[in-house]
Amino acid sequence: MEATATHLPQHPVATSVEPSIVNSSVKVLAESTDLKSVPSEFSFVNEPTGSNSDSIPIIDFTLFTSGNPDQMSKVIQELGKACEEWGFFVLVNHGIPETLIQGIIDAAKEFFDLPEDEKQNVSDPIKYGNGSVITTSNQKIFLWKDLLKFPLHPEFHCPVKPPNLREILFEYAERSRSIAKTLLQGLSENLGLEEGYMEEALKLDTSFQLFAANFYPPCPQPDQAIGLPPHTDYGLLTFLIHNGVPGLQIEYNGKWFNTNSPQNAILVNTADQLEIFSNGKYKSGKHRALVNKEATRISIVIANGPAADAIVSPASQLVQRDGRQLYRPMEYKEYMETQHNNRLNGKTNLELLRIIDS
Ligand SMILES: O=C(O)CCC(=O)C(=O)O
Ligand SMILES: [Fe+2]
Repeated sequence: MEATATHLPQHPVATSVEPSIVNSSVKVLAESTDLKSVPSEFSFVNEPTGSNSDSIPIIDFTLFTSGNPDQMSKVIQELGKACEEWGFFVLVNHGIPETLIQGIIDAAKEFFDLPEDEKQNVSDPIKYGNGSVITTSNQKIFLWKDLLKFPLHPEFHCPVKPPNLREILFEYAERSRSIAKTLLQGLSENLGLEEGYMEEALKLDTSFQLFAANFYPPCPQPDQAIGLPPHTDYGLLTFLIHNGVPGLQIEYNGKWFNTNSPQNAILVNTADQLEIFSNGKYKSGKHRALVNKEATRISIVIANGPAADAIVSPASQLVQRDGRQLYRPMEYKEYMETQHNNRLNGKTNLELLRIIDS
């Protein structure tokens, strides 16, 4: 038996995506009626229990647009606190129609239901396949999911099938960027930064936005495989919607919590570039995705980042105020590219960039 402690945090969008192993998607593997146990390539022993909490922050997006200064300053404070303490919040009343959210989830399901050869046919930079992670003992573990991912901004990409995906995804991507922009403006104010500083430093006009759809089929032994091991995301704010099947857990004070979100909410987590930019004030929320025996889970992730060529460092004003700089700068593109390799050194990029007092 392997200890879960040997497995390192890993970002899904940094997860290598490769053509299927044994000529099979996890979906096809899971559909085989004689599958009673998890094949050894997927073996990831884990303790899937999590607690429920009433205190997971909920942010009402209408308060940003109410025009009422008191409500606005209250919600900005709540948002800042959520990012400082949990690195995670549930965004409600965000204005994206439920039909659009449901449409994206249905279209993603349609994609995963296509014949294997059609899915394999997507062309770069669209990637489809199995996700894998590498352990500190340099062992490759396959994740219990199929994965589709591609960039949405500054260049929009989309698979040809299903044909309705392009239009709804374009709209969802735009609306997500606009919501992310409002939230980031709120956080910039909460940090006490000059207006416009964050937009310019992170080059938000050409922000890099990435789409990932995760398809987690039922698993015969949910404690012997993992959808996604504990990790933090790269980027600024990750948005997640799902098909209603539970599986996402967040870590808070060293404990795992289930995320039970109201229908149509967006689950948002603070990601690495925001922790760096805020000089450690906001915490990149650690989370994991579990699998279950009964139902397929689909999650749709939008990673809202800085521009790929932005060199992300702690905001100078914060460094001056705090009297110390907690992270070294790194170009966002390099951060994304090296996230995967660095795991072999036993550290995440965020840890490698952290400046430790000597
Ligand atoms: O599917 C989930 O709930 C988690 C996905 C995730 O963490 C990610 O894609 O970064
Ligand atoms: Fe994630």
